[in-house]
Amino acid sequence: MKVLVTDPIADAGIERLREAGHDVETAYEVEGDALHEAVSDASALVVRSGTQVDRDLFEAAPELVIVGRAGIGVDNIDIDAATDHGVIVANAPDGNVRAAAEHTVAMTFAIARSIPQAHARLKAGEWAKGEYLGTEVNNKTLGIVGLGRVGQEVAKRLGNLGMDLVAFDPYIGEERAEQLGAELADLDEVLERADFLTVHTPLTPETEGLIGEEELAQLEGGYLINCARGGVVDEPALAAAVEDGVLAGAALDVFAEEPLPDDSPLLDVEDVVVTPHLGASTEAAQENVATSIADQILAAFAEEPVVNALNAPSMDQKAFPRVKPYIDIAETAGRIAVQLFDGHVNEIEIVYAGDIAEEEVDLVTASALKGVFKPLEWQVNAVNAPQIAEERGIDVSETKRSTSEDFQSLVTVTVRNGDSEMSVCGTLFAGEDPRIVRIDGFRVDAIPGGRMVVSRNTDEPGVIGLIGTVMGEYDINIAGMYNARETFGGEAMTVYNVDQEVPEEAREKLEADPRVIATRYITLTD
Ligand SMILES: NC(=O)C1=CN([C@@H]2O[C@H](COP(=O)(O)OP(=O)(O)OC[C@H]3O[C@@H](n4cnc5c(N)ncnc54)[C@H](O)[C@@H]3O)[C@@H](O)[C@H]2O)C=CC1
Ligand SMILES: O=C(O)C(=O)COP(=O)(O)O
Repeated sequence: MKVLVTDPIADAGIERLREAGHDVETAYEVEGDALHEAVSDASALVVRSGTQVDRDLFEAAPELVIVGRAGIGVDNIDIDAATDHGVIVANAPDGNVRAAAEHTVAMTFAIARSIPQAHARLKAGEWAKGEYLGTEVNNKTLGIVGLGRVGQEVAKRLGNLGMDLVAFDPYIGEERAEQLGAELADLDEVLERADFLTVHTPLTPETEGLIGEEELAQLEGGYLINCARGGVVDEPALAAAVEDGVLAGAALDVFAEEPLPDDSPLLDVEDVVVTPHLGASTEAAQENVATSIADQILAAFAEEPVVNALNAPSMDQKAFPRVKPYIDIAETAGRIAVQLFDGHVNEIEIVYAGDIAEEEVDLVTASALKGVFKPLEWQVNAVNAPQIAEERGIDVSETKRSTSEDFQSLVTVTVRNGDSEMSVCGTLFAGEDPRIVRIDGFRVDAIPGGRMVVSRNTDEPGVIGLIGTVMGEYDINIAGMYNARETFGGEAMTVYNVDQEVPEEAREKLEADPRVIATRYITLTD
């Protein structure tokens, strides 16, 4: 498979993909048509913050299975568009956290002691010792906006250097903050109390412009550090606040537009220290994120769970082998149920019984939905199936029961519209041998696969013979068969595995016989 890498990543990640037999192509700093051309036959795309992965790109990439972000922030990726196209988006949320936290600490000292400014003067031949009187971080208050992974690592480091910590993060528990020695407060209070304010939120519609002119005024006399995302802080307002002495200084690693344009007002302000988005640029961090993304791409290619998928159900790698066979049987049950159902589906229920009910089943449920939608949607997979259900107003419910009658585990997929429903139960025999064991309440023992015919007929002599004869007339070979009946002489269901497609005419001929109540031709071929 082709893996396209459009931002530089560590060789270790590229090697891991090549060793697995994939073709890795790099195309740095390409955009527009050239990028679309490069991605047109790619099965995976690897990016950092330098590539805009927008809806047009997904349109241009019909083979794409996964976009791997070798890093944390995914604000450059249109995740909704990825989901619409059934493409997994995964990031590497752990690998560069310490690098980003260390850079934040470095930037804090850089502005507190004017290191870049003094360095530049000395390199230019000036011994400006008398002009720099720095600020100690010891005994000062650090305000942290966003106490997630990076924010917490910063809290530990700067807390150990004698800073008091006060944090604003509406989505973090008091207890966790307390463990870190940080006090939680609202944004106003954090701004009023902080001597140094550091930002560690992702860039989202909610955080865009979070720190504007008013907030900077509240931080009066303090320093601002932003190693998160440019758009979180209003840049013109920040440049003005430092220039006018409202703030003592600012240190920025990230910018609303990257690369930072030459005419940015930030570049003209002496006490604004800048680095070109270097937070994650350490050897260790780059190796971590590149190998993590390579592993996730390999998992996606193998249809295994992608551990840090942001738009697809994921699961613990250790549990996956136990759940994997049910992923297939659930899809099959969904496909059969929808093909046997008359009418419009507005409800789908998946019931897990027995051992499988103990497991994480998000992937199995998504797979059952994929099966139900398969005949309806062109490109449906476990990534976009839950969204398709939501968009179409189809209710999806999941039930777990600890007992499962005669089976170790049973997965039942029911499609429904009001009182009318069709349910299909699947299980595994002897480990991994898939079986359909109930269709619409009939106990069957059908091996799912290929082409099948499901017939409902009266339980009387000669019916199976009739079906065999009609199939023969149309040159349809019966490869397997299972007959089930409700009661002696009542209604029976027969499931046939057939080698050829069954034409409508053959079905009509069968249904013309009064003993045949209904027949359905089902295909499980792709
Ligand atoms: N400069 C660089 O090279 C790097 C930058 N980053 C940036 O740092 C960001 C944070 O990374 P992590 O800590 O790993 O993410 P995270 O998801 O672990 O933490 C983000 C925190 O922000 C909080 N948050 C979200 N919206 C908020 C709001 N409106 N107000 C206050 N808090 C809010 C969340 O509750 C969460 O605790 C990334 O999204 C990325 O943009 C990350 C790595 C390197
Ligand atoms: O991981 C992140 O969010 C970062 O900002 C790092 O960005 P980069 O991979 O260096 O372009």
